[in-house]
Amino acid sequence: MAVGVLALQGSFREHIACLRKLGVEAVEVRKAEQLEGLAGLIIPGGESTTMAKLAEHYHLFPSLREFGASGKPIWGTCAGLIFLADKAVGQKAGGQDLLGGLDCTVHRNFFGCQLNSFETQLPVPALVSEEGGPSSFRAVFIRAPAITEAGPSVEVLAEYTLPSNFQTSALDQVEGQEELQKVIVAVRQKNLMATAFHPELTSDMRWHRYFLKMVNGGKNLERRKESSMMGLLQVKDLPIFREADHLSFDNDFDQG
Ligand SMILES: NC(=O)CC[C@H](N)C(=O)O
Repeated sequence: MAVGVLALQGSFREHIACLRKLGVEAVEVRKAEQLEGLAGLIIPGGESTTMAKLAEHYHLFPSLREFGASGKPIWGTCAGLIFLADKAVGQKAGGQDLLGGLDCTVHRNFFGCQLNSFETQLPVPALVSEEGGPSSFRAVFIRAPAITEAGPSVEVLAEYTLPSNFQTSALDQVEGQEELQKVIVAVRQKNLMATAFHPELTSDMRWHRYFLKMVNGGKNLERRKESSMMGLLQVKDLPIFREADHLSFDNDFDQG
């Protein structure tokens, strides 16, 4: 079973490293013909306007749409989430082409600019019910989007509660902004899955396992011992930002 990662721009190497760590054949996808024979596809984070321009340049949109329409699983992280949304707001002048398919509205830079990037312990009950493990996931949000509206066929997998002092110019574009207390940051709709944060930058592999289960027809992958070679490339939890009470962070590193 081979899984592709769209490798035009952004954090595709990190996703490839995660897949290989889980013993899965991972393929960098830059051309339409490289989609052939793949069982699933990850669209990584990066910068969605640039990624869309490159996808346009390499005539990838028709084949990517066909891949999704055939029912094969696609997981978009961050910029990849924007790619999969039916509607995006906060786009650059001239807009950008979207793959679409996810019945939701995403705000491209909901949390603000690069400096407003953050990490948080995100409660992930839906993930825990499938994959077990700790009740929260260390989620890295980098100039992240958020889903502000989702249709009835979209399953919400995780939500982020906005801090009471939360401010962003993005709120001006959100209907009902006064009442907005939380935003959706992980979803699934049939064969499409999306996360607003970057699970490929932390050592907790549960989102990758969840996606691989979708690719594998709902069955858990055989639990192989995670490749020791990948220890060399293993991405540790990145302490981009930690609250003062998390300063003894050595404890929650994956010791494996
Ligand atoms: N980390 C990310 O992928 C950021 C996405 C970015 N907000 C965009 O518009 O593409």
